[in-house]
Amino acid sequence: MISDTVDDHSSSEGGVGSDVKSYQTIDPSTLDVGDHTSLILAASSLLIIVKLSFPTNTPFTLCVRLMGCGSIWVSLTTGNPETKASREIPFYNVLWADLSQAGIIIDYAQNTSKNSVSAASLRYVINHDQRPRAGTWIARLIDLAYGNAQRSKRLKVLINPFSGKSNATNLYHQYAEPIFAAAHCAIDVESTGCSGHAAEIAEHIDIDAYDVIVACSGDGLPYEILNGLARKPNAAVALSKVAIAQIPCGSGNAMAWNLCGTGSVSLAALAIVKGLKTQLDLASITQGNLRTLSFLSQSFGIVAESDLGTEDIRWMGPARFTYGFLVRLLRKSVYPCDLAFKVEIDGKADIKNHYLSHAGNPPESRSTNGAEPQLSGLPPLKYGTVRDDIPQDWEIISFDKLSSFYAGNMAYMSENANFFPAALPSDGLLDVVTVDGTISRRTYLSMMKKLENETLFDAPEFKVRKVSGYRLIPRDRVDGYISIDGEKVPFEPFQVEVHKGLGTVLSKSGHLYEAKGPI
Ligand SMILES: Nc1ncnc2c1ncn2[C@@H]1O[C@H](COP(=O)(O)OP(=O)(O)OP(=O)(O)O)[C@@H](O)[C@H]1O
Repeated sequence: MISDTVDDHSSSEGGVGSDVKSYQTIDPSTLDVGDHTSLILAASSLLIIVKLSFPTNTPFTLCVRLMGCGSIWVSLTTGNPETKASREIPFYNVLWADLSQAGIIIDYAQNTSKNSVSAASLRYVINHDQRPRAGTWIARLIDLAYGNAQRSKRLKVLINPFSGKSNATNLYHQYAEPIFAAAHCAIDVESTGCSGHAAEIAEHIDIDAYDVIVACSGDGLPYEILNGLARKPNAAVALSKVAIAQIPCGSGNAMAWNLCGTGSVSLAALAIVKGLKTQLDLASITQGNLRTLSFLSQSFGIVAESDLGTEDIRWMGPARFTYGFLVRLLRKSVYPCDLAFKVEIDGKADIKNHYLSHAGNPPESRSTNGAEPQLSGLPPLKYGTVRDDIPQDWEIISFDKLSSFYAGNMAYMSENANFFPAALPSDGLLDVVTVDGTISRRTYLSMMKKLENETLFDAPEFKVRKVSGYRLIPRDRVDGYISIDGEKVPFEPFQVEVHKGLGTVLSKSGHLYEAKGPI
């Protein structure tokens, strides 16, 4: 029987009892463990084949008791004298593998539902004759599990205990940390004590001691971390060396949706473990005498008002945004302003072509121009600040009846809101959308529907430009809302300049967001 499977800290993973398919194997692909089990490195997954011998050809179901804990049910339907049960673990889910005196241990992220994984492990006795091969086989498994992703990342984890429903601490410890630990990450956890604390930690962090700063929060903490790193004397080096990642624990978790394709804590933890270092454009915002960095978006008009102007009805949850939006729509509110753009790509066909050519290319590697500078702050501003004259070659448009101005560096602005499908992590451009306030309410509502269906990009009322810089000057109002990455900033003119690939994040693809493109 298969008692040589000494321990399995899991319930059944998809594939137990299923027919054995034919797999293209990779050499040296197979490791025999015990008398009856083979571990096979298949094309994209680890395949576990258990061979069972039975005297009769009667179909039946067998409960296999595993030493240590648990058992698995194996349905044997063929009734052949020798039957095989297979189990398949995608390499993406494999976290680690080790050889010990007792045998081989494989740690993996077991699918517990469509939206969650939990750390589990498999243990097998290694046959004496297989021991010399086992080390090489394990090294091969880890290579396949990680590909180009860095292994054993050193994580500085920052938890905002008041994020979202104030349960970020529990969410992290229950669903993320076990995945990080099983993947042999080095973990250093700290909770933020007040607003601004994460920026302070990032400003003083030793950039040689950590690979990633992980924010267990909404999008507010990554924004603080980014601006903390930007205050370092060697800001450019820090921003390229240390990646910023998010475990989604807040009310808005756009970073995780864009880079990990999920709002699930455990799946985001797995995506961070397997994440590829990815360059991210960052935008300098100058307003008054201040210069800050933005990674996500800037908004003015109905979107900013519906978000920041509804803080008093936070109890409504995400519905507060829709409520705020509809109230302003009924009032037919408009937001006059002057805009100046450095337009790089205009027209939807050209924007789509630009997206497709980037999507088809492999990830770019960061150019270091020879020796890496050890002390270089933020890059100089080639377009100057909001206090300088508008550059000569910028297009200036005066909007008397603007409804919405929205500039996006990422595709999703929140779950299911793929507002900027053509956004790319490091094309050096922001996608800027303007919507005129003279369109009918019915058209506006149909645009909301199109946002849900991911067809908004092609709506004629949805004007899109790709720009490398712009200035926005609010008009005819003394007060209102301007949002930078979801944070309220003064109701004053501001100028934006994109820095190509200045920041670093972890993504699944290495060069694209986890959103449907503008096709
Ligand atoms: N200990 C703390 N006490 C109070 N505020 C904090 C603390 N730690 C961080 N903050 C602040 O909370 C703000 C929101 O944080 P977070 O990123 O977790 O988003 P959130 O709670 O989900 O809210 P939202 O996504 O709606 O912005 C941040 O701007 C940060 O400055």
